[in-house]
Amino acid sequence: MAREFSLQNTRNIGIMAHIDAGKTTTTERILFYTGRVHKIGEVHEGAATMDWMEQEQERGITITSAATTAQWDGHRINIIDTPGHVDFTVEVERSLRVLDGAVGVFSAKEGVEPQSETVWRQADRYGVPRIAYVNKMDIIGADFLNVVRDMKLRLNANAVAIQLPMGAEDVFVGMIDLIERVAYKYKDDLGKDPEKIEIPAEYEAQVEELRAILVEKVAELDEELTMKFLEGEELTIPEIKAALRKGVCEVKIFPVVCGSSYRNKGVQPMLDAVVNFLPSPLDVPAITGHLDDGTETTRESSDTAPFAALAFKIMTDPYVGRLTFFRVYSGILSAGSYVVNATKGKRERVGRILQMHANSRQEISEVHAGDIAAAVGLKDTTTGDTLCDEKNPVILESMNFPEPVIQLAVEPKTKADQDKMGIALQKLSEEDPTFRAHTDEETGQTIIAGMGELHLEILVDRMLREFKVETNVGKPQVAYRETFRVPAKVEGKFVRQSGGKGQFGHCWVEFTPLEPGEGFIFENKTVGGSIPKEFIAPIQAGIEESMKNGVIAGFPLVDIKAVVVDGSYHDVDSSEMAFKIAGSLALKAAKDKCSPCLLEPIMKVEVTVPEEYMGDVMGMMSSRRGRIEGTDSRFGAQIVRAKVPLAEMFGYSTTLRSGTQGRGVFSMELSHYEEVPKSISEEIIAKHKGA
Ligand SMILES: Nc1nc2c(ncn2[C@@H]2O[C@H](COP(=O)(O)OP(=O)(O)OP(=O)(O)O)[C@@H](O)[C@H]2O)c(=O)[nH]1
Repeated sequence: MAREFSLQNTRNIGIMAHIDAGKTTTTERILFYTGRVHKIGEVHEGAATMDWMEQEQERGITITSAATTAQWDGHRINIIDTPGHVDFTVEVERSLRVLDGAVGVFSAKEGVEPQSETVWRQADRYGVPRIAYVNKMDIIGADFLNVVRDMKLRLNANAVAIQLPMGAEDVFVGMIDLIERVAYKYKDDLGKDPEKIEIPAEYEAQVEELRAILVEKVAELDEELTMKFLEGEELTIPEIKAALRKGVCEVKIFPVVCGSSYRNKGVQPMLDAVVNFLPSPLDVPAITGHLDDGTETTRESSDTAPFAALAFKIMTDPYVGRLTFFRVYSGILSAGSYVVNATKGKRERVGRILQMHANSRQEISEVHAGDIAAAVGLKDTTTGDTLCDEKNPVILESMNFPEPVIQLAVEPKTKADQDKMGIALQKLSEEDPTFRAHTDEETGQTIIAGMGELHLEILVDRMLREFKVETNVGKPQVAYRETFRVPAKVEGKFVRQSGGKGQFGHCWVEFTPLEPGEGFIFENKTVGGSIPKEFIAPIQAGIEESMKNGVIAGFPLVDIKAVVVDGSYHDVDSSEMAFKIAGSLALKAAKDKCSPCLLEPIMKVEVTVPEEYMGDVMGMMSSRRGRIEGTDSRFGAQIVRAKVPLAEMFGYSTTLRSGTQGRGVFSMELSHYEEVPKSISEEIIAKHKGA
């Protein structure tokens, strides 16, 4: 089957925004104008097409990325809806990983809000080319050029206006294309195409002024154009467009457009900008990966190269079962064929391939390089895995998932719920790598862990709705960690030599603290066969298993190095199991020698409040063990930036709301882990032991 759209005419884009900037409304309008949806769904009526999960409609926020396909001006645009809440930052990250470009949506009034900054920085990290769409031009206080300025100031972004709005607030009627020098005027709010008119006289001077800035910025992107510009020659429209496109693809410049999605204005010109300036899969660097033997390699974006794709999302669909969303980087995949999951070393059969539209799906027989689709039938594939041609295996560069910071105990209401809960937890954690579930060794409770209160609340809700599991939920608690402070050499010895076959495992292990975030390193430095080779891996397994439950309060132990330096064995009685227990005993013995301590997540918090509440907010922060890092003022509001332990942030939204008459907002994300102060740590240990 031939490609429907060439690689050049393919765009994989994300729509990223701060919560409430209008991402869902904008995506809705895109789907409407690209002909996929015939009735515009309104977010506030709870009928938005992208927000198809029940509780998303109720909450009015977009939780899960849904990939959807649209067509515009002879191009295929695959859109990944990314969530705006920081609790779902992993959704943002995984989407950014598979996209070639993005549209950053900003509110014309609020400009760059704390969370738009977070997503923008994530996109910076992944080198994602972007255009910016300044939405809500119809609301009171809308100021397009102010947002462009804000982007430069707060995001340090080389932002450039390529449009100028005509009017603002309730007299916002359209926009002027600064490159083409043409205006788009909308007759009403009803979703019709705009009329192309000449620039109204009152805008002419400002258009020329802004166009001069644009041309200068574009000229800077290209040596030849710089010369031409300096010699006073006029740059042609095709020259400007080509240089701007190149600059965007190289993440050097960010064109800014405007509109009001809600009032059906500006979406078509924004789609033109997507097609004109955002990269096709051919315009971004080829994806890197490595072969079986570890050699680095790249996969070019082409149908004729061997098949390679990255699974970026697993979803359980009530009708078709397990859906694996994947982005094809190279080659072609046909329905019914076999692929290898190179990450897991497993062969998988691709049953059906589906292309997702906002409210329907289409079965397709094959999917080509540069495209996004969903597969039915993959059993072992999870998020981040590489799927590839059996004869040409490769592991593509994957993504990083943050560790959970918050946890709570869940208890099934009835015996029947108990069995279903196990299945539900397994499925949910397969879908979401930042969601974990485990059983606490000491209390026997089931503990679920995730990225924030809202994250866990939604997962508990999904257990009920999708899996019909009723649970009692404990209070959210901080997911502490444990680590060692000093190095020590300890002994782990397991001997059973009374009656029957004996057991003998014995090792000396040197434990050393590592830097935060370094995880776990294991080495074998035994000499002269003091421990036979086959017993080394079991020692490691024993240590790692015990690390999961820590040594002081049942929290996972992290950032340590374990080196096996010596030990002994018994010709008959030694077994893998005995050495595994010896490893675990060594770790337990380290408790007395390595000075273990508790680590707590410290959050980066930003609170925005009207001036008069500044003092109260600073006070609240200090009483919560917070460190104020700075303050700013923006759009007449004050912003307080602080680092605060997560443990002190529970219930903060309520406190802030009541303390500021509902006028304060805050955002937070993980900054780092830090040692818990002694007095508090003693309390936590005592509480946990007593539980
Ligand atoms: N006046 C006005 N309101 C808008 C516009 N765009 C969106 N809204 C409203 O702003 C609110 C938030 O819009 P959404 O589209 O849900 O925003 P979002 O960024 O997708 O939010 P999340 O899905 O929660 O992350 C809704 O009530 C919209 O109706 C606009 O252009 N003008």
